Amino acid sequence: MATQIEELNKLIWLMLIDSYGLGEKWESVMINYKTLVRFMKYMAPPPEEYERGLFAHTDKPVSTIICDDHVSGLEIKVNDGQWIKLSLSPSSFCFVVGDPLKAWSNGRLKAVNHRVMMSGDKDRFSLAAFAIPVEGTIIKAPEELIDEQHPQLYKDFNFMDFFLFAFSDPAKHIDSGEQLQAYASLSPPISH
Ligand SMILES: O=C(O)CCC(=O)C(=O)O
Ligand SMILES: [Fe+2]
Repeated sequence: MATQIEELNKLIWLMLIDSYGLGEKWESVMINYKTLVRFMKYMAPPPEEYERGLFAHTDKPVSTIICDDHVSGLEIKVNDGQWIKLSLSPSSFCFVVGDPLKAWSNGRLKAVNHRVMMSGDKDRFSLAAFAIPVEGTIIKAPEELIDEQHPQLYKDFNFMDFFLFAFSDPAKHIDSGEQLQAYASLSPPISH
C-alpha cells in the first residue's frame, strides 16, 4: 500500500508541477522524498460530547495523504474562519499541502489548517502518509514562479532546519499556521 500511496503522491505532485507549466523540467523541480506512514486511532468521546482528537495545525512535511476508515472527524478551516467537516467517501484519499509545499509554490498553494474532532460512539482509525524530503533538501520556489507580480515570499531553506524549528520550544508559542511565515518570510518580498 505504501508504494501505491507513493505513486499517488508523485502523480499529484506531477499534476501540480504541470499546472504551473513546468512539466518539461519536472525532474529538476521535483523534491526527493521518503514516505513516512503513520496509523492513528482516535477514541470515541464520552456520549454526547464533541472532543478534540488532534489539535489544529498545518502540516510540516511537504504534503500528506490521508485516508480514514469512514468514521469522519477531519476538519479544515476555510477562509471565513469556519471549520468544515470532511466526509471522505470510502475510496477517497485527501491530499494536504504542507508548509514547505506552500513555500515551494511561492504562496500559490495554501497549507490548510486542519484538526480532528470526534463525536459519536465509534473509534476512528486513519492513515497518514507524509512526504519527508531526503536529507539536505533545500526548499525553494522554481524561478518561473517568481516575477514582478509574484515576488519571492520566502527565503530558500533547508527542510530539516525548518522541521526542527517547528518542533522547537520557541516555535511552540507560534500558531502552527504562522510558523512558515515566522521562519522563512522575506519582508519585503523580493521580485527578480
Ligand atoms: O488523522 C487525520 O485524519 C489527520 C492526521 C493529521 O492531520 C496529521 O497527522 O498531521
Ligand atoms: Fe495534519
